[in-house]
Amino acid sequence: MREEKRKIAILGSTGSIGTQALDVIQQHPDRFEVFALTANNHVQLLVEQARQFLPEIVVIANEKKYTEVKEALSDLPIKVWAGSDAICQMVQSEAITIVLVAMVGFSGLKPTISAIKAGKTIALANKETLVVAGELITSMALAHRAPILPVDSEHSAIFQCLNGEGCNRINKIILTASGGPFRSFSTEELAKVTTTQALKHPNWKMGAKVTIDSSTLMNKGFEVIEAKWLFDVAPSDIEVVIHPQSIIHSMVQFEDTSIIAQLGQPDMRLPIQYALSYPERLTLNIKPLDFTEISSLTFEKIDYDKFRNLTFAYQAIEMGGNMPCILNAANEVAVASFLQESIGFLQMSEIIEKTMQKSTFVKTPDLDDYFRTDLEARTIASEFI
Ligand SMILES: NC(=O)C1=CN([C@@H]2O[C@H](COP(=O)(O)OP(=O)(O)OC[C@H]3O[C@@H](n4cnc5c(N)ncnc54)[C@H](OP(=O)(O)O)[C@@H]3O)[C@@H](O)[C@H]2O)C=CC1
Ligand SMILES: CC(=O)[C@@H](O)[C@H](O)COP(=O)(O)O
Ligand SMILES: [Mn+2]
Repeated sequence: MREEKRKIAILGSTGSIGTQALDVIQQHPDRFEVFALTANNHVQLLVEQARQFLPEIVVIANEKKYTEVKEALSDLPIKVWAGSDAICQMVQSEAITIVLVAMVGFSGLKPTISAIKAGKTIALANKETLVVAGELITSMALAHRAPILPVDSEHSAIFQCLNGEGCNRINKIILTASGGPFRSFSTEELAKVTTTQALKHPNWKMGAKVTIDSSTLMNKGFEVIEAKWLFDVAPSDIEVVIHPQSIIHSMVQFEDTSIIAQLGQPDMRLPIQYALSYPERLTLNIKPLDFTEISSLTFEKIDYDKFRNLTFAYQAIEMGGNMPCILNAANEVAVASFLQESIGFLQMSEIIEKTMQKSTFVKTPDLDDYFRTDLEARTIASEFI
């Protein structure tokens, strides 16, 4: 018997992941329906999406925009809520099958916890949630039987490589990195790069924050931490390799040295759809890879001296406790400042390094500690701007 349509709540529907998720849902109206949409500021797009997909609930996080959204949807039977607490309340709705967390940054933490407490299946794009509180999130997910399905392309790849491998032991995870737009730049050249240059990712079209993270390789550092928590692998068994074409999305090497890789076009609709349809695979209108058209798949070593953020991420996860939360908060402040052109490219790493040194270390943080840490680290990081 065909299962009922999956009802999806998209947190961050106006963003890069959110809009691509709606494209996937639109391609499979017999399999998915939108239960809820949320955004922070983009009222016009949120309203357009609501008119097209007719969700039960729309939540605008920025409460100042509530009246605008409410009035724009007043002719439709859609509930309009406002505020971040309303997102946390909405994700617990009985009818929801999957909560796609596609908000950016620390803002994803609270609603993810709320959805986990309600035992929802989580399709997780928001990697910062696992960076900040991976131990807490994964243990809560286990306790509440809330599966976490990766949306991040590398983690979706690893998930697919591990499918059907049961308890087979692995030697290592090989996490591929495009290297970003500056992979062949010298440190002197990096000092002069502009925000506009950093926002031009060679292979992926993504939101501003993750695009900057890719250019500094902090994105890869976050992905090492994310992989540790999702797949229970020691960071020392996660190897990052530059693969400029972003065709191999990641690989797993097993103890017999055999390597399984997942390949595909650099198009996020594929991992988004896999998380939403799992364990089934559905059709998708993406041009399949043609190996005769790919001139080469190449690999390079990471230059850790040039891209210091990746080293900081390994250090943070090695120290554990609240250090990855400090790393994330400092990075959010640094990236926002770089986007505003208040600081240069290399200053981002300096701010993160100093904030990690100056913030209060907590070995076994609870949820309140993470909120305290986030606030303290942001304050400290801001002093270095
Ligand atoms: N884009 C990609 O291809 C990939 C993204 N990811 C991860 O997925 C997440 C989303 O990325 P991406 O889609 O690029 O980001 P975008 O910046 O494009 O979108 C972010 C979304 O979150 C909403 N939002 C932002 N801040 C808040 C807040 N404080 N409260 C509520 N909602 C908020 C935005 O609303 P509004 O539009 O109104 O501001 C928007 O809908 C990130 O964690 C990223 O690292 C992972 C792999 C690939
Ligand atoms: C699409 C996706 O998953 C991004 O996180 C991607 O990984 C960015 O590419 P790089 O960080 O490898 O440049
Ligand atoms: Mn990724």
